[in-house]
Amino acid sequence: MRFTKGHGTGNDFVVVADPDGELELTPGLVAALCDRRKGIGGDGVIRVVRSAKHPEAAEQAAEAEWFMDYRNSDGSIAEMCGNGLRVFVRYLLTHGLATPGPSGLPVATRAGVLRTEIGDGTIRTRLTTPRVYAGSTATIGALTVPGVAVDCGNPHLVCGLHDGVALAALDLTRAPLHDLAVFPAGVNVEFVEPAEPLNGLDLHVRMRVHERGSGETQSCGTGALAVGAVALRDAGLTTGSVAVDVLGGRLVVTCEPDGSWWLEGPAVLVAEGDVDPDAVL
Ligand SMILES: N[C@@H](CCC[C@H](N)C(=O)O)C(=O)O
Repeated sequence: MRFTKGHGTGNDFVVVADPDGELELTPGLVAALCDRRKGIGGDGVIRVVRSAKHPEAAEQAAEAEWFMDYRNSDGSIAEMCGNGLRVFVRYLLTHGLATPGPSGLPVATRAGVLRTEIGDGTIRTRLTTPRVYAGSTATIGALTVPGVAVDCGNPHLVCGLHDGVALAALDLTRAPLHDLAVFPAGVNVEFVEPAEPLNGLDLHVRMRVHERGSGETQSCGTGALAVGAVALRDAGLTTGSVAVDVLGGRLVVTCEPDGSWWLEGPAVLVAEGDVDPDAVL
């Protein structure tokens, strides 16, 4: 099986091309590919499939030729991956599988067809409008942090840190406990603290994330979107740009005057090779 390894701000993926939707991508195979000692290693697997050839995307085929089939490293299916979307586009461009049109390159996802624009080194993606909908909490050991639930196509809980609790001190080796009534399908949990002002950007924050199905990762694009939405709301802004620093770099979330939400960041392909599925399983 041919694979490509790529990342966006350290959120890393094993990319597998399956244009005709013939690959049996079982949860076991995904977990084995993502295993950092016995497999290739990654926070998730991205399968590149023609929309017309995937039962979940056939209706999107007229709008977007390619479907991003995203899986977390534990083998579970996720609706969306913001960093993965940029890596997906980088893969299509590098392998000559798509050419951007005047309005960019549309990609089919489980969260709908999403627009992407290619810049110099970075890729800008128009994501689902984040919906801030409920208060909730996350608990790490004896620490319970209030937060707010945000739907970005996938579920998020954004927790602002106060009372002298430092972001760097959090132990995210295990999943923070969350309210199952609010998040019956699990949740990605972001912890946030303010950062020093930056020229040209309205707000600047730092975040760490524990991802559903993958554990703590260096970055989460939809998590940054959720964090940006809450930061703008809390600042009383309806439009603007938020720099979100993650362990693996910086993402920029923007809400434009027309109400569209954008995420910009790097997307890098670092290696290609062949893997024997029987050997990793
Ligand atoms: N890292 C991704 C999100 C991947 C899916 C997530 N773990 C979930 O289960 O919802 C991103 O960059 O958005």
